[in-house]
Amino acid sequence: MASHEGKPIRVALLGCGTVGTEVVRLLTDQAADLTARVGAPVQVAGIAVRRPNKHREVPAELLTTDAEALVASDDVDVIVEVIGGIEPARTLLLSALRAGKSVVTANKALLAEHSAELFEASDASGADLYFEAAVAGAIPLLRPLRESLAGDRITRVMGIVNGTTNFILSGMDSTGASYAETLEEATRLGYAEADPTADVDGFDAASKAAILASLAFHSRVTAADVHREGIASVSAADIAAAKALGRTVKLLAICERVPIGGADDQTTADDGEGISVRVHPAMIPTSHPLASVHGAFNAVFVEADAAGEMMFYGQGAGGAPTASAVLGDLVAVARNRVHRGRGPRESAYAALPVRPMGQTPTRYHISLDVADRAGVLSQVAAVFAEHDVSIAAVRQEGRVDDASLVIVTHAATDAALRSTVDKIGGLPVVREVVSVMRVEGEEI
Ligand SMILES: NC(=O)c1ccc[n+]([C@@H]2O[C@H](COP(=O)([O-])OP(=O)(O)OC[C@H]3O[C@@H](n4cnc5c(N)ncnc54)[C@H](O)[C@@H]3O)[C@@H](O)[C@H]2O)c1
Ligand SMILES: N[C@@H](CCO)C(=O)O
Ligand code: NA
Repeated sequence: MASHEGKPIRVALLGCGTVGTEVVRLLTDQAADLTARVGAPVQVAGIAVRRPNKHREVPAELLTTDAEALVASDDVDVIVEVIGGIEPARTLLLSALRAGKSVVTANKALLAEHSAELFEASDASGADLYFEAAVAGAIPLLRPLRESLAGDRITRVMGIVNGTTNFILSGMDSTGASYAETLEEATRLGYAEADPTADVDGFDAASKAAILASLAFHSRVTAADVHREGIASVSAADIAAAKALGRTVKLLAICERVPIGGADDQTTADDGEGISVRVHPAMIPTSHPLASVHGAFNAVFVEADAAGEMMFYGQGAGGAPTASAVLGDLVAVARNRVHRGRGPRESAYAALPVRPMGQTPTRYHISLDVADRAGVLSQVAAVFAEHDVSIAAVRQEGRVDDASLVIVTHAATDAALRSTVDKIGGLPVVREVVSVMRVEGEEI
């Protein structure tokens, strides 16, 4: 790679939507500071867009609809990709990396599916691949995992990594606003993905969980490996049930080391260790730090052997916060070009297996509508015992002709908990299974 001392770093921007517009604004507003920090001017060589006639606050002469030609241009050193989705982003970034051009991307969907081939291309040419904006927006999280904590052993990463769903859950919890209203507002504010089902159904959080698990555990984890449940099934009854117990509902991404073994465990690994990577709604105590993370804010806990517990908190979505992370990466790759450095490569040597959700230990909160007569509790308790699931707490509220029964379990495998709930739902004394939610963030 040629040294760039003093020579401008020429940037091709792919996509000029919510994030891209803010990237251009920051590059323009902070041009002098960026030059000083990088050691060379950072200039926009061109901006690939789909609709060139759309009104934008960017110089019209930089716009092109030919992203491929822009990427291939000899006048370009660095590619910033903020188009989103798999294609054409994948093909464009692969050809950029193969040609030795550094890449900065905010595209978690692409990284969670194709990071292996992107890293391969980056290794072949020695070009940098940075993606801080892809997870938890503005929050510096991937750099700490890839660099600052590279000497430690991370055991768990857990947090709120989707701003749109957190915004919706916060609205439902505090003002009782409807699901549809809050989703519309999140889209208007630029938090939601182009297709908001990616947020609501947990795909966006699952992509981020795959990226976090890959970095934290030095293993290749793709979105398909992640157990995923979105918030579409979270009802007002779930939120009320949580409130009644001093808890709140959050969509969590959880990546943790788990032991592998046991008679029914099909997964094998030489060192008896695997990982669990999951995204699902969960009840957490209102006293838990994650409970006070509202709106489009994200927060992620990281636990490591030597460092202990750390929490990363900040704006996880929105044009300007995301552009901040993109610019940070752009400065890093530009510095590397100027000073002939290289950022971290893929680290997947540990190759830990991902354990199926059914074998993952978790805890359930179950709320039942039951007939208020003698013996109901013992019938329900017998089903728990049958599945080897132990009960941590029971709360019963009688009414005239029926009653509500709330049960919080100790940890058991997700499969055992699921079959317990199925069997209980079939008992004649149970009128309705009102709410089933996993419980996180407390030890019992
Ligand atoms: N908005 C956020 O809060 C946020 C936060 C973190 C990461 N991201 C990620 O950043 C990326 C961009 O998100 P966004 O919110 O800016 O999306 P957006 O939909 O606002 O912008 C994407 C732009 O790319 C354009 N585009 C599509 N195909 C193109 C092509 N072939 N060539 C050129 N342009 C093309 C679209 O017309 C659109 O203007 C996505 O990967 C997203 O997941 C977004
Ligand atoms: N749609 C994403 C954008 C940030 O990655 C979210 O709501 O968190
Ligand atoms: Na980030």
